[in-house]
Amino acid sequence: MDESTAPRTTARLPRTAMIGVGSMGGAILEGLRAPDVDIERPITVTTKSEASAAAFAGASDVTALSSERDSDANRRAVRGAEIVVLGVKPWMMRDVVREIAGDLEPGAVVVSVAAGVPNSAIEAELPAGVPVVRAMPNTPSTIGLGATGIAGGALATEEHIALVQRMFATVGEALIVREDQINAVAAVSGSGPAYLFLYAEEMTAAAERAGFDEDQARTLVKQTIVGAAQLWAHSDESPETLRRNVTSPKGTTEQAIIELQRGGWAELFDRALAANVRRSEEIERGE
Ligand SMILES: NC(=O)C1=CN([C@@H]2O[C@H](COP(=O)(O)OP(=O)(O)OC[C@H]3O[C@@H](n4cnc5c(N)ncnc54)[C@H](O)[C@@H]3O)[C@@H](O)[C@H]2O)C=CC1
Ligand SMILES: O=C(O)[C@@H]1CCC=N1
Repeated sequence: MDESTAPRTTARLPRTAMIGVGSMGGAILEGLRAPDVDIERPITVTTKSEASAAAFAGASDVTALSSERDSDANRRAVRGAEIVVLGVKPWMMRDVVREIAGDLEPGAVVVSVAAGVPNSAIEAELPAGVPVVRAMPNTPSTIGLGATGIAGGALATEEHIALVQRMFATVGEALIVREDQINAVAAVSGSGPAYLFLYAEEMTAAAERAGFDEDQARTLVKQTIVGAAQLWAHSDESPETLRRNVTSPKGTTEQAIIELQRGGWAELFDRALAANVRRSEEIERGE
């Protein structure tokens, strides 16, 4: 953990509203619902469909309102909340911000997780003085193992940023970055789980082609990925050292690594990350 990451904290997080709890908002919500997270409960969330809101029926820690059923759901949800997390698609963000602008609690901090939506675009839709913070999380937040980059807007004080960092630190690692780094955070860790799952898909398919049935292939690949990730998590060694530990000189791994490196991973990753950042920039331009 470097200096820009916050330690897990015991201070209670204030009343929070979440507008949009799909893949990402839902992952953050699940992380925040963990029994060891000290947050004002219930957390108020809004969903578009009534069916999604109904999934929270009977939960004492979450109040869910559906915008389909109640056109005032988002406005009602943010009343009284000190943190308002916006988890809708980038192209819906401005409309949602306009919708809730008049109902925000004085002093509330607005947090957007949207790719390609600058703090300034959100600030422009809000009454003067409302602080905005961007966060770029990832889906492992659902099990408290997220990685989030956080950047404050023009009106966000150190305290606002620290509060948001504290919230995301309860669901994983939370780093403060410059806003001009958020697109790169999205490219590395925001989208990163998808790259690893693609690896899992391809490795499983290759294992099946090598003669294993589906179950065997999945077990071998999943346990290898989870085991290797845990080994790294529990080790002070670099990935390079951990790789070398597997790679006996003149052994079998060495041959596979040579083949893999022929694929030009350095350039491939540069291209993938650049394409990701480019897409954030396109979203920013409304494309
Ligand atoms: N999926 C991911 O891994 C990550 C997503 N993000 C960002 O998170 C945001 C959401 O993305 P996903 O969760 O993937 O999309 P999603 O489509 O799964 O979730 C969006 C949610 O917003 C809800 N919604 C739509 N209109 C609404 C309204 N008017 N009021 C209340 N709720 C409404 C939908 O019902 C849906 O559940 C995007 O801006 C994306 O850039 C950021 C980092 C990672
Ligand atoms: O694919 C997307 O646009 C979002 C942003 C980062 C991860 N998922």
